[in-house]
Amino acid sequence: MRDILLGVNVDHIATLRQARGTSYPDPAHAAAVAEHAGADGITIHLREDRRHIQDRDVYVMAKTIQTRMNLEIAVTDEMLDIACEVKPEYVCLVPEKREELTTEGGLDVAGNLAKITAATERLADAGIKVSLFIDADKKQLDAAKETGAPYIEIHTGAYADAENDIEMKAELERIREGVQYAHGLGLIVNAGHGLHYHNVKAIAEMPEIYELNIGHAIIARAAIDGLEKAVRDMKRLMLEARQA
Ligand SMILES: CC(=O)[C@@H](O)[C@H](O)COP(=O)(O)O
Ligand SMILES: NCC(=O)COP(=O)(O)O
Repeated sequence: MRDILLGVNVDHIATLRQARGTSYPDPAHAAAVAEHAGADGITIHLREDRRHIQDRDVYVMAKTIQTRMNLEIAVTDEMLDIACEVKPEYVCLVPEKREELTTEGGLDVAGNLAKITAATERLADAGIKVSLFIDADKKQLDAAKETGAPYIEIHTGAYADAENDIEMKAELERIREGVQYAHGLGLIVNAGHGLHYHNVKAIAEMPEIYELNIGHAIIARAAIDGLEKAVRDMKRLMLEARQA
């Protein structure tokens, strides 16, 4: 069975920097450390409100990342223009609400099919691999396939935020069914949001999953153990789950 890949999201290195408006810590530096520790890719979310990752970070990391950049953006002309100028290897289209604390639901691809298909085609024409951040919902999975995007990222937030074991097991089953269904459609299936050291294995063991994008939990652990160890520990848990 093939190994599962880890995309490390360094947004919250930038959150620490923005808290004081200093020049440190630099997410570009964190990305280099994460790659040295075994990250297979670096994910950054350039939000419209620039609460953490700044435009400067995107342009700098486009030059410094040695693995590959997965740039998360909302489906707006401003963000699509930046993506087509920077040309990261991957763009993941995500929903955004300015008032949200973090990404809440998945993209409503079914309800915005023409708009998301047009954005997907524009990015693909720029040589970018497109992923759609969606819930494990068959209507959304079918719509994602229809857009022509080769990748999806299943939103694991409801699983991560489950309030009890019954709810967690139900969310896990919903994700498992969605992952299998999407794989059956020929989509390359990633997953992410809210994954941490105690809930990642149940997701990582799903053989159809290509990559997990994990940020907040790794950066939080890095504050205690250091980033290199935080990344290595997460990668080890994922590989143990896949080889079990
Ligand atoms: C799309 C996603 O799940 C992550 O990129 C998440 O958005 C991290 O950024 P925030 O913590 O700012 O939501
Ligand atoms: N798309 C998920 C991601 O990049 C990281 O999300 P999180 O681990 O910070 O919740």
